[in-house]
Amino acid sequence: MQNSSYLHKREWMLVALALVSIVGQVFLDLKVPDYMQRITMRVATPGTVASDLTGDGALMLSAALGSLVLAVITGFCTAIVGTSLAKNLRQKVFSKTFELSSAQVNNIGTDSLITRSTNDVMQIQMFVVMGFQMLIKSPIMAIWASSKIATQSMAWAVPTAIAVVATIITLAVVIALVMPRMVRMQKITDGLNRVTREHISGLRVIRAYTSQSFHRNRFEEVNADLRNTTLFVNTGFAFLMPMLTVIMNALSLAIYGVGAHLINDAGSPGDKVTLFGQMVAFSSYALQVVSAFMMLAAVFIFAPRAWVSYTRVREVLGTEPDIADASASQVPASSSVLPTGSATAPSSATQTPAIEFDNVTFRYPGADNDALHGISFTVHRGETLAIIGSTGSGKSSLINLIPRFSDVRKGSVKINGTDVRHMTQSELRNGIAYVPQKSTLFSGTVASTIAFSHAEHDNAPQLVVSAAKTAEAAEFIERADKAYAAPVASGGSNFSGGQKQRLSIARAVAYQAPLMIFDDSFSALDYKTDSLVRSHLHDAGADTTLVIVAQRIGTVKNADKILVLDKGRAVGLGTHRELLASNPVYQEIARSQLSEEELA
Ligand SMILES: Nc1ncnc2c1ncn2[C@@H]1O[C@H](COP(=O)(O)OP(=O)(O)OP(=O)(O)O)[C@@H](O)[C@H]1O
Repeated sequence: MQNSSYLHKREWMLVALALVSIVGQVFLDLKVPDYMQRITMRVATPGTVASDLTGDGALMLSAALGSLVLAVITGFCTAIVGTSLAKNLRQKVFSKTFELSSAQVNNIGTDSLITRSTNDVMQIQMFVVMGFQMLIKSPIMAIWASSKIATQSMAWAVPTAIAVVATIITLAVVIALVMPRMVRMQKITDGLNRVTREHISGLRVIRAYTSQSFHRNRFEEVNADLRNTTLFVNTGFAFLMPMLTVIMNALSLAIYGVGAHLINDAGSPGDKVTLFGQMVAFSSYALQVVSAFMMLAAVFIFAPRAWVSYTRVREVLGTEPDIADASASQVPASSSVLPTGSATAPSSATQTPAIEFDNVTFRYPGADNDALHGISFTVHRGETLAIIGSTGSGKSSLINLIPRFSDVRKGSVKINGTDVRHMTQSELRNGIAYVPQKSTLFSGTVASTIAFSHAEHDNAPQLVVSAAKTAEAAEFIERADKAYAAPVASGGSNFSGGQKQRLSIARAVAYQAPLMIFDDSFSALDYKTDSLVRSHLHDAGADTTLVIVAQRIGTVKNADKILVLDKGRAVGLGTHRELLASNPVYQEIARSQLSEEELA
């Protein structure tokens, strides 16, 4: 992962400007005690008049004002850098989720991905905006002020060193106690998001089962856990500041105590004045050193959580996608998902199959057993393959291998003769219209839902309308007041299950791909609509290859080939008549759905 890519050139320039202005601030802050020492010595020298102090007084004021201006410039720079960094990180996490496979997304967790791109990024932003300046400033200040101290009396340096060590130990103890809880805090936030999301999306079921109190308790558990952990962390920090104030005040006391002894022991009044001036300057330097460590303490309020958040974001960005495009050397020059046939296409026996499964075995990541075992079949261009089988027999797993949502464990899946692993994912998926089992619709209008990723379709409403007609959706769309401009709520929640399926089918039709895959996408349609949609699909493109997963015999019986799956194995392949005559699994499914007459 390249950290540098999180910031653009402009932001790096602002970082550089912030660094320069921080160094300038420290320089000016440390100039103030010098002037203070000179003014003190002049005041303590007999015969000094007010006008003798004007020069140093003006310089001291200018240094303080200069430091203020530089602080404002630094704050401005860090604000821009922090917010831009947050924007870039959110963008990168969002883009990364497109690259990850479903298994990888499930592994990280949808809720965790949301927390990482919102709450975690916010923690990083807060650190950069508020903590970065202090993180850089405090060590420079501590080292610079210490070097000034080193030139003064050792008698004063000793209590300062003790104060610094005490500050470091206090910081280390608090951080050691608090850090593990900070890591937990982000994980609990993930959990809180998950439970909240589950409850809100399942409100209707919770109400129907009157299980509010069970779910309230479940929520309360996570909620209380977050409160307790946050309380522990905040209590740790609540100790930190008073402890550091005590150290700082004890140091002032020690410096003045030592100073009193030194002045007392000094011989001439002139030496006493010099020592007094040095003491004033020294206490100022020493307090700068300790306050540098206090700043560091303030940084530690943000830094550990920001660090935890950064590692969580980095974990996502650093994940290598399971499904990656083949390198150029692996891609045969001829690879293309487009049909290889021509107007004078050879017969299906000699034609390259549109889809070819060759002894395919597949296993889900982390599963103990294969979900698919040695599946082989071919489908030619323009043919319809139906896949039938009981629940959990592997139908979805099988068709998900075609657009490469998962990769085979053994064997190969070929499209027009090319292994899907040898094509780029966009090349492969541009040639496939996929209708998932669960209609996933995005907010927008009916037209934008059907046109989906193809903005150019907005200018070709006839394509949207014709896709809606093919999917038998035109009637209910046009019945609504705004027709194709009618709003679609997030998830299509303002449409019925059957309407959502038809919008989802229309979206696939508008995609105009040579291969269409329907994963049980007709299940919410009545028999008549189911049959009409399939017949329109057939009429729409003689060259289009269709793969239809279904549970109903009525949906599959007209297919050119029907693949029967049972427990992840292909137990039959043929037409409805052939399977009905000889395949026991198909016969059993048919018997459970068809009347005696239909069977005959
Ligand atoms: N993400 C997953 N991780 C692990 N195992 C899975 C996953 N998805 C499915 N399986 C398992 O793989 C097997 C086949 O599931 P699949 O979804 O392909 O069946 P299906 O025939 O499409 O079922 P249905 O008709 O109910 O949709 C099942 O045993 C299921 O438990």
